[in-house]
Amino acid sequence: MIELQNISVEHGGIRALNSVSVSIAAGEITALAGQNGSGKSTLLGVIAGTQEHRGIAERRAGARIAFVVQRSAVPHSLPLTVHEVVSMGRWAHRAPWRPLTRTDREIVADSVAALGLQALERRPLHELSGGQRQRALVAQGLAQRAEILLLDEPAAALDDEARGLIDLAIAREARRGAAVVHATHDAAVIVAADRVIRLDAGRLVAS
Ligand SMILES: Nc1ncnc2c1ncn2[C@@H]1O[C@H](COP(=O)(O)OP(=O)(O)OP(=O)(O)O)[C@@H](O)[C@H]1O
Repeated sequence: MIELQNISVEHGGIRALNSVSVSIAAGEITALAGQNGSGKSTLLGVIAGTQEHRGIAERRAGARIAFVVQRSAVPHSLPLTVHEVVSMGRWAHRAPWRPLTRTDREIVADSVAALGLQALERRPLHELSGGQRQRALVAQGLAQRAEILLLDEPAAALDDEARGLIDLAIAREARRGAAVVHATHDAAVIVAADRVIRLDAGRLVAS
């Protein structure tokens, strides 16, 4: 699904990625591991197409990407409800200004339920706790039903129940055929993954 060859990235003189080559399969959970600053977020950005880089990054033609960023990357004060945030996940499937179809609404409801957010669905994001907001962002990622699902430490600071819901939802995405790339520090998630990519100071150490 994803093919990276000799990817290098510099952030203002700092080598964040150093000649990383890796291929990532559909239908699998790939854990992206490594210490703080090892280059995980940068690699997700390269795959998502938002990070300038040297080298070749290719993905299967037509594959859509859903990118669940860390909640710190999203303004807390967005005047949107949980329902609206998750519904935004369907926008890529709609022509401009078309209302959501019944299927879209079912997928939104399914994604809200997958993260246990039913009771919070009509609440504005800025009234939620950090962990609840993070769950809403993951639900938005699920609602996209993308071929590639990228997650940047989605379970950081979440309670055990929410972590469990995320793990189940991600496993379901992989069974559906998506290539899931999950940046995480959680040893249990790394052990359970189909594949582990480990970065150390921008270099690939195992894959
Ligand atoms: N916008 C930026 N400007 C300058 N340097 C950056 C920028 N973003 C990242 N870096 C540097 O690039 C390196 C890789 O950072 P990256 O965020 O990819 O690491 P990470 O593995 O995701 O870390 P964490 O586990 O803390 O999320 C680090 O040395 C970091 O300081």
